[in-house]
Amino acid sequence: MAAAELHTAAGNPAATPAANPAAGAIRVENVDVTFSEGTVVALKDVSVEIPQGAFVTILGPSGCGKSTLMRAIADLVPAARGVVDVQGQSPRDARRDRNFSYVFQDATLLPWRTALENVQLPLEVGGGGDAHADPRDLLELVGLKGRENALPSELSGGMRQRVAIARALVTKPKILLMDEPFGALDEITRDKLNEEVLRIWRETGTTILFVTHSIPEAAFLGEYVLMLAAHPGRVKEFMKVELPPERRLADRDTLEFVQITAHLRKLLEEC
Ligand SMILES: Nc1ncnc2c1ncn2[C@@H]1O[C@H](COP(=O)(O)OP(=O)(O)OP(=O)(O)O)[C@@H](O)[C@H]1O
Repeated sequence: MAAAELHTAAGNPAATPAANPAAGAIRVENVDVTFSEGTVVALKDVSVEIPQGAFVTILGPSGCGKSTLMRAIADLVPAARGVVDVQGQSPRDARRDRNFSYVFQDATLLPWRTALENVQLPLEVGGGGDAHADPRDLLELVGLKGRENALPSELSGGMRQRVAIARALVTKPKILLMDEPFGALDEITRDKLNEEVLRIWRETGTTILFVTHSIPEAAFLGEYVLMLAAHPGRVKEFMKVELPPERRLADRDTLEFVQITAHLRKLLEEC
C-alpha cells in the first residue's frame, strides 16, 4: 500500500509509514474539504503532487480554496475525503516533526520582542534538541543584518515580513507554506521581496507553496503554477512555468513572460 493511502481523511493514520525520499514533497489525492456541516464545499476532489524542492504558486479566484488547501496540508483543517501526504507523513505527524512552517499575510510578530528574539521564538516554544538554523544567520539571509535588536514597531512592513520568513526558516522546515505573504505590501517592496524569496529558495532548497492573487507574481516566482477554479474549489491546471530558474525582475518584460501571464489570465477568466 502506498504511504499516502494510509493518511485517511479523519487525520488518523492507520500506521506511520516510512518516509520515502523519492516521493513528492506533498501529495494530495482526491481531497474534499467541507465546512458548516458539509454545506460549504471548499475543495472538491483535489489531486496534486508537489515535487521535492519545487516552488509552486497557487492562483485562483477569490473563494476557490487556496488557503483551505494550504490549511489542509498544514493540519489546520481536516479533509472530509481523500489523502494528504506531507513528506511521507500525515499532516499531523509532519507538523509534530516540524516538516513545514507557515508564513501569513500579516507577519504576526510579538511587538515586545526584538527581531532576533522573534526569530528565536519557535525554538523556545517547541523545545530544543532539534536541528535548527542560527537565527542571526537567518536575519542576514533575509537582508536584516544589523537590525537584530530592532523592535517590530521600528521596522517597515517589508522588514517585518522578512523577520517572519526568517522565523519560519529557523526550524529548518522541508516545506514553507506562504499564504499571500506580500499581499499587504507596496509594489516596489513586493518586487524586491519576490527576488529575495527566490534567492532564499535557491540557497535553502526548501519546497515552497505560495498563494497569491497576482498573475505576474505567480509567473515570476513559480516553477509551477497550480490554478484552482471556484464553486467548488478544484484543480483547473497544474502547469510548469517555462522560464529559467534564475530570474530577474527585468525578465517580466520578455515576450516569454508576457505570453505566460496572458495564458494564466485566460485560465483565470475561465475559472
Ligand atoms: N472556517 C470556515 N468556515 C466556513 N467556511 C469557510 C471557512 N474557511 C473557508 N470557508 C469557505 O471555503 C471557501 C474557500 O475559502 P478559502 O479562504 O480557502 O478561499 P481562498 O481561495 O483562499 O480565498 P481568497 O482568495 O479570497 O483569500 C470559501 O467559500 C469560504 O467562504
